[in-house]
Amino acid sequence: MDEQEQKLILTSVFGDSSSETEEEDLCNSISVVEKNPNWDRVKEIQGLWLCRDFLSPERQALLLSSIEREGWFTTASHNQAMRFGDLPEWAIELSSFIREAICCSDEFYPDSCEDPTTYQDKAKACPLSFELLWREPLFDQLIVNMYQPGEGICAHVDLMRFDDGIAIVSLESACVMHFTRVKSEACDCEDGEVKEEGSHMMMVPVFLPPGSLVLMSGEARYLWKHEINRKPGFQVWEGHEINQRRRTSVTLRKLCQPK
Ligand SMILES: O=C(O)CCC(=O)C(=O)O
Ligand SMILES: [Fe+2]
Repeated sequence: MDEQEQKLILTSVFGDSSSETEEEDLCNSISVVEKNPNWDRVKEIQGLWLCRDFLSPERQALLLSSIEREGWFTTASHNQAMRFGDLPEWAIELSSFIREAICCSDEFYPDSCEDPTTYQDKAKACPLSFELLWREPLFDQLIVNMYQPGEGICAHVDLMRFDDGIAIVSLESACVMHFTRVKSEACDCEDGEVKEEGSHMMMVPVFLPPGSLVLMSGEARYLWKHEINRKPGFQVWEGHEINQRRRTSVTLRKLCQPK
């Protein structure tokens, strides 16, 4: 993307900035596409991908101010907002960044000069299938959650009314999201550990730093529950308890087409 295009995108999302310098600063900070973001496949779970450096700190701050400007969270009792259909401009922009972060990664979309076999091999390992990535719109449902320290979300599989291919962008506090495989005979035990008859069920912790993007499709979306338990003792990463602050997340999904 050249500088002119970057400026156009910024102007369309954030309006005209007051000074040239401010605009230049923003242009320099919009580097999602150029930096060739790093994608990690969570090897234990088919269809689960993490892009840790999806949004730069500047872009995280801009996204948070766009959310705050919506005025959804004015009282302490309001900690979740949902939108269906026409999404706010900043959420549409975020959706296109998600597309770009995949398409502009050399890992998944090789140069056209490469032979078709290489292309197919790489496409197979892509964070979203071609079909999901290019559906229109990519997302038409939005949830913004604002969690105070100690608050999280219990283990669940997202409702079947939503299509495959779900994105979660994390802002502010880092957290650990735990994934457990759905098994009909599994019981959710009180100590927070999910066990299967006779054996310990696998729980996969995934660290979500601010600015990261999680993509779930296929097994990750349908066969694994995800949860964020921010009660004391559960948010431990590399032996250290994470210092909890407010955490904001943006979840983007697509409603299934009525049959
Ligand atoms: O807040 C998050 O990171 C996850 C939200 C979520 O899983 C949901 O709203 O279904
Ligand atoms: Fe969810």
